[in-house]
Amino acid sequence: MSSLLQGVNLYLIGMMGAGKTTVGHILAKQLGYVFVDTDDIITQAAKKSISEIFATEGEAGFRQIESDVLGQVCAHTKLTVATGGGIVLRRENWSYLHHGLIVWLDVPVDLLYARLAEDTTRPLLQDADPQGKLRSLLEQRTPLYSQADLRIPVNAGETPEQIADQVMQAIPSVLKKQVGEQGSRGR
Ligand SMILES: Nc1ncnc2c1ncn2[C@@H]1O[C@H](COP(=O)(O)OP(=O)(O)OP(=O)(O)O)[C@@H](O)[C@H]1O
Ligand SMILES: O=C(O)C1=C[C@@H](O)[C@@H](O)[C@H](O)C1
Ligand SMILES: [Mg+2]
Repeated sequence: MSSLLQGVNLYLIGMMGAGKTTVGHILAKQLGYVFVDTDDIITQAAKKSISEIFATEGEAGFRQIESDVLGQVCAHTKLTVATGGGIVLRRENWSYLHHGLIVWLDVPVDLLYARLAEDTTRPLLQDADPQGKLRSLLEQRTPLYSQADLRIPVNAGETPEQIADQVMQAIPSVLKKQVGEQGSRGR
């Protein structure tokens, strides 16, 4: 299976709590890839938590660091990359993401909320109505997430292993499509 993507990076996108980090670790193992998480690279480099970066540099400051990190990450191969939930917001990030295969873990709001209800590490959810906030963020971002090469709908009760299997099974269909598109562009 490690030759499936021939070294091309796999980028996982989706809302906070979608399972990008959890599923990403499993996929990295199955692909024989190294796992990286842009949120972790940011916090390690800044020596601050994401909440602290938002507090001191604002969301715009965080987004700039996030783009810089993604730009550095995409220079490498054989990576499975769990991205931050808002990576899709900046146009320049898409030019980096499109170096690889982009997979959207599409998780309904009620399931995201159930997973994140006790979590205080996501600054955008420190809101009087976190479930409403999740809903409006997902609504705003759905057209952006939809630009992924592959959408994996996630339902309650599916384990991270089952979701990783769905991604692995769906990858060949996207690769075929991309080869087909190149062929038709060449004609
Ligand atoms: N399929 C699953 N079933 C049950 N719980 C899950 C599943 N996938 C992830 N989780 C749990 O949901 C929470 C969020 O998962 P995870 O941190 O992987 O999401 P994320 O997409 O990386 O979020 P963020 O963008 O905020 O980093 C974790 O507590 C994780 O254990
Ligand atoms: O959805 C978002 O905008 C975010 C998601 C997290 O992964 C972090 O990148 C940060 O909390 C912002
Ligand atoms: Mg994560």
